[in-house]
Amino acid sequence: MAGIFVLGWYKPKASSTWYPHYLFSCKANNSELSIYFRSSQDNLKAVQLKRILYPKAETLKPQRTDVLSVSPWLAPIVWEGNFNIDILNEQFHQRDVRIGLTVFAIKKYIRFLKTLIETAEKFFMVGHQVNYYVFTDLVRNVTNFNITVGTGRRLVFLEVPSYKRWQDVSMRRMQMIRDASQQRFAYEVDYLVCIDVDMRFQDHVGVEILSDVFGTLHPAFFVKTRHQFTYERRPQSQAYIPEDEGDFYYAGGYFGGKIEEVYKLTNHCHHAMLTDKANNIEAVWHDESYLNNYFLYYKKPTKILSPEYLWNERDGTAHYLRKRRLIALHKNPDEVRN
Ligand SMILES: CC(=O)N[C@H]1[C@@H](OP(=O)(O)OP(=O)(O)OC[C@H]2O[C@@H](n3ccc(=O)[nH]c3=O)[C@H](O)[C@@H]2O)O[C@H](CO)[C@H](O)[C@@H]1O
Ligand SMILES: [Mn+2]
Repeated sequence: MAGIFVLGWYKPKASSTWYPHYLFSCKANNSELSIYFRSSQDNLKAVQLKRILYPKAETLKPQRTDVLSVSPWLAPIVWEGNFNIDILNEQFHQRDVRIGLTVFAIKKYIRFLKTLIETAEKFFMVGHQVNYYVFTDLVRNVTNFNITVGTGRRLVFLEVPSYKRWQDVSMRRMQMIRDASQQRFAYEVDYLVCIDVDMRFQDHVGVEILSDVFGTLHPAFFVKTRHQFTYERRPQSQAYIPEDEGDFYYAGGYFGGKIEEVYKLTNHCHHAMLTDKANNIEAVWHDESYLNNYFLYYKKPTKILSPEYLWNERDGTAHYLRKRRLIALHKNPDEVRN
């Protein structure tokens, strides 16, 4: 049975009205699960935006003519020039939106954590409520780190098990994000942004990325053909995509959305991996392959982040990139994974 029940009431900071907390019950993995989600207050009451002055959009003069700005299913592709951050900030502030950023710092990857958080403090969701969720096997080590975060921002360490193979560490993120979404994130934040830890922010990343469910164009594949995409090509795998299908090649290290959507995504990918494991097969690019299958066949992203949001340290720049916001650091994989 599935249903929605009013469970309690809450009052947003900027409001004198109380809104219901709904209890959603949904089926996952053939067992009944109940998850709490904060209802969206603007579904219940019209809220006037403050006066903002900005140049009018010109119907016949698109801001960007050099890049694709919308997918065939009408999901925006986020590029600098296509959005006005003041309008978006006002909309998200009205909703008092809370954002969670998840990263995993397991074993040697702990070395990447400080830079990631310190640069996020400068560029990630500045002016909004942010919880950093750091999943780590070494809680005692990281709590010694001298990282301070600004007002309205919290650093939360979650102790999780480690796995021997780096592929399992990477893939099990799906299971751990799923579990924490149900147990914790649904109560504490409205949106999740899930990224790799071996990264550095170096320019604005704000609420323009938020949507029901979003994915990111992989920096190595956004100009490639379907044939060149490194999707899983073995039909035996749950991640299989044949050569004549595929929209984009999405990066495993940058996705997110509303908690319930991230729950569905991570739950699906985790089960697909378990099925493959039982059949002695592992998708070629691990969690990234299952994510690509999910975005193609189960839920196409409602927003897509351009490679501005994920660029490789060694790739220089390109004329269509007006900003390089998040950089995947160059690393010696053999050294850091062993
Ligand atoms: C930027 C991007 O799209 N990266 C994806 C890419 O490779 P990457 O080479 O970027 O994968 P990676 O080595 O960064 O591992 C993924 C993440 O798992 C965590 N980790 C991994 C090993 C470990 O010992 N400790 C630890 O904490 C850590 O958060 C790391 O960032 O492909 C992987 C699957 O093959 C994942 O889909 C990554 O998300
Ligand atoms: Mn990485």
